Amino acid sequence: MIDLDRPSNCDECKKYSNGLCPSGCQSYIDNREVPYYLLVKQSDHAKHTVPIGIIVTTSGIPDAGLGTFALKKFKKNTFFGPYTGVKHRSNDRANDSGYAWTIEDIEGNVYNYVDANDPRRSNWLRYVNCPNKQENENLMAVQFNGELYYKTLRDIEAGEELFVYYGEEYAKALGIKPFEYPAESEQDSAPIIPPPMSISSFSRKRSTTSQKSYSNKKRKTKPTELGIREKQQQRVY
Ligand SMILES: C[S@@+](CC[C@H](N)C(=O)[O-])C[C@H]1O[C@@H](n2cnc3c(N)ncnc32)[C@H](O)[C@@H]1O
Repeated sequence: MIDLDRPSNCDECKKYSNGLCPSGCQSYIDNREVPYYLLVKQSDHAKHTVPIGIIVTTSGIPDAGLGTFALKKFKKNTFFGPYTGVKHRSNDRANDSGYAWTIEDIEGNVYNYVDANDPRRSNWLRYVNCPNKQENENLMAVQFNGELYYKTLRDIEAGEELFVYYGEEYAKALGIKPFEYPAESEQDSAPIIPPPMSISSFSRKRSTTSQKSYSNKKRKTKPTELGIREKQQQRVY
């Protein structure tokens, strides 16, 4: 379960709380638990963790492999996760993965990677693709208590593919023009409360590329919600 013991302010109503917004602006959808030993094919573990209302199937992006789609409406500010995988400190391994996010401390220093390369040891969030266009972005990676979650940036309708921006360098490697985000306004960047959590960044690697490290800090972050600071997207190849 999500650990909501870090106080922060809701980005919608600005109410201060120790977890999900007390006014109900935010909601959380847990991963489905799958007893590993029950699976006929253990390599399918990640696919079996898909929660109700989501399906993993062929992406709408040609040649992108699998993707994730909403089977029902999900409201803005819904949190999915956590993103599971093997945690390690090896930049090289993360570089090789294609499925690793960085976990960072409050200073923005990477102290861990959560690497979903192995579907037997990860979950459905590994199948979320990167949008080709900014207008298709509907999820954002955020870190809370050292774990990674995906937050809906707007209402997502049934039938829509879920997309999370992988960050500038990963996007470039995929042939996607890097997205641009407005600078934080003074109001947005005003400290509502002391930062309760570390920031983290997604680090992923595209398996088809040669080993190369990308570090993208361009995405402007907003202050906290849920005790979560939005991740500066970063993936490592
Ligand atoms: C984290 S995986 C996403 C799940 C992947 N589609 C799968 O089937 O396992 C990232 C990989 O998906 C593919 N991918 C994701 N977004 C893409 C995009 N916009 N265009 C092309 N390929 C994409 C690339 O191969 C990328 O390295």
